[in-house]
Amino acid sequence: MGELGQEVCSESFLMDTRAKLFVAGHRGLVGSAIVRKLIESGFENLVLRTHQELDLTRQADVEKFFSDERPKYVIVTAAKVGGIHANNTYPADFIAINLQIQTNVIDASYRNGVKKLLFLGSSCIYPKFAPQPITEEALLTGPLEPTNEWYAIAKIAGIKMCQAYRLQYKWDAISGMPTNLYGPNDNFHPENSHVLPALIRRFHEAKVSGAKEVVVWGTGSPLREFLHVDDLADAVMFLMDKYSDLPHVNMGSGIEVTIKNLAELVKEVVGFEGELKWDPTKPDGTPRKLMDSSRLANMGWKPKISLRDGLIGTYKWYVENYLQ
Ligand SMILES: NC(=O)C1=CN([C@@H]2O[C@H](COP(=O)(O)OP(=O)(O)OC[C@H]3O[C@@H](n4cnc5c(N)ncnc54)[C@H](OP(=O)(O)O)[C@@H]3O)[C@@H](O)[C@H]2O)C=CC1
Ligand SMILES: C[C@H]1O[C@H](OP(=O)(O)OP(=O)(O)OC[C@H]2O[C@@H](n3cnc4c(=O)[nH]c(N)nc43)[C@H](O)[C@@H]2O)[C@@H](O)[C@@H](O)C1=O
Repeated sequence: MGELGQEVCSESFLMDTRAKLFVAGHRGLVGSAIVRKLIESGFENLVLRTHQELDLTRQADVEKFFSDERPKYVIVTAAKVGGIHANNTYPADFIAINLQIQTNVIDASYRNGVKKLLFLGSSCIYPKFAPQPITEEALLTGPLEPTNEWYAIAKIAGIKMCQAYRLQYKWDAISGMPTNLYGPNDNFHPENSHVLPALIRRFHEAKVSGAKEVVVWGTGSPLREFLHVDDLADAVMFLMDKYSDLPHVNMGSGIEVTIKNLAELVKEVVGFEGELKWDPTKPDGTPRKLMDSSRLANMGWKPKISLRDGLIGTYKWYVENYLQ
């Protein structure tokens, strides 16, 4: 038994490289990193469908896909995702699409003999003023951050659905809660993306156009924890292999920075030489969101990529791939 009393998996996931595995959302930031890691680890039977090929909000289509393909493992990264502005502007999409995707995929996986499923939530599931660093036990202990409560409610429902299916059906569904992520294949939309890709794009465009200043949202005081998506993918493989228990698991780097320091770092990495200007009419969101990831650390996993190195690599990826 593990530290939390979890069942030790009878068969190693990492050795089961011929098993059929479905990564839902494989073209996104997280899904694409997981696919890279799976291929690197020798997995040779991946089942992948683009959004166009299979809309996961359509229950009948999802049912048919699972009964035709019958994957052994499922990793759920498909979701309606965005930064603070997108979450605040499209609350209906964030709650409805996420509830639909996760409900369809989790239920169809159980009904079609999937052996193990991993669902990804987000650090925004925790109360806005949760004690820091935030442990898994802080869930449902206080009001949520208003800019993302719709998305958070859907994610909390996903965790609870995995737990309910484990309790009622003895089915191996687990949940990981990543902190703010970044890396190759991120969303670089000027308004709807997260802060790190948004700033890479804004500083790059300002450098190229010779602009004198770049506007950054909010006050610069909020603290955020960042994890490179390749580290996250590594942690997903680790949990698939080692973890089978009821509680969700925080997945963070333990390193936090203020948005002001992040903006200065992006400015330096991109090589923009003008000024920073703050726009306090834009929301700051949660003041601080540092997760306590000691549950994952105590199982033996730790991140490898520093924020500076990860940022340098992501900027290179943006220039060489996104802009081409
Ligand atoms: N990015 C981050 O900072 C964080 C992400 N997470 C979680 O990680 C997971 C992945 O996020 P991330 O990779 O950033 O998100 P992305 O937006 O990069 O990727 C999501 C993927 O899901 C697909 N998708 C969306 N809707 C549907 C649908 N109806 N049917 C089929 N596919 C669909 C998208 O396809 P298409 O683009 O074609 O619509 C896309 O490929 C999510 O659960 C998210 O909550 C958690 C914490 C932080
Ligand atoms: C992962 C997480 O992502 C979202 O929460 P968030 O952590 O607030 O994410 P964010 O990256 O969008 O912003 C972080 C901070 O950065 C500031 N900021 C400055 N300038 C820009 C900017 O240009 N764009 C953005 N997006 N933010 C900016 C911004 O004002 C805020 O203070 C959730 O909705 C939720 O979906 C979720 O789970």
